[in-house]
Amino acid sequence: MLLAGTDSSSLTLEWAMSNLLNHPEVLKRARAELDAKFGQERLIDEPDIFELPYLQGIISETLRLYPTAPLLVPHYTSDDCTIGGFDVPCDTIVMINAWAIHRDPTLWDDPESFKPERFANGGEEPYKLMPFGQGRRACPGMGLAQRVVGLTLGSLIQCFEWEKVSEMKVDMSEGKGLTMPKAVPLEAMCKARPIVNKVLS
Ligand code: HEM
Repeated sequence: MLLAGTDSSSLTLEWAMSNLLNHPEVLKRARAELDAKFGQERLIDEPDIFELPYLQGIISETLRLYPTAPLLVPHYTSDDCTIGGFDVPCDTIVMINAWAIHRDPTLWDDPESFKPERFANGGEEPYKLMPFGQGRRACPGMGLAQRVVGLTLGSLIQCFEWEKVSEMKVDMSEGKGLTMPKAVPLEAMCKARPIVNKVLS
């Protein structure tokens, strides 16, 4: 449970921050959403993240392009069944390539681009996005993960200005692992925003 819950959430945060550094206009818009809703008077808290649709879009778009369990986990058919037109006999191991489904050009418009706004106003059918799997064996930690990632990412944006360490784009290559890490760990620079002094004084 600890293994399933820690790496997946922390890697999702690392992918999300990397995306934000490569797309400063998205970072700016996320900060503007936070400042408009909650100002620089108090830190955001867990219930607040559900009032931040653009931040939620950033997390969904990160999980679409960089699902930390790209092949979900192996499933096993308990009966003969048909999946996508293919007859699959009982007792077969079935792998689901969520990574490929999330980048399928027949399902997504401009699939390789990072566009959090695609999720605005219920903009995408929920069945296409499956970073937590689907159905009875879907991730039981989904609600917790959404809160942990949302609150942490929101707090990082609310409290700090973020910059890349060089002019070059953050390397988005995927590494090997049980959960999908970045090949090159993220390095970034940050500067405290006024709210940090306020809440610490
Ligand atoms: C961003 C964070 C996370 C992602 C992307 C993620 C993704 C997944 C995926 C894809 C599965 C397999 C679903 C399937 O079989 O189709 C899974 C299973 C599981 N996850 Fe997560 N997970 C995350 C966070 C968590 C957290 C925070 C916990 C618990 C504290 C957790 C606990 C579990 C457990 C126990 C299973 C196995 C469920 C079963 O086999 O019935 N996960 N997760």
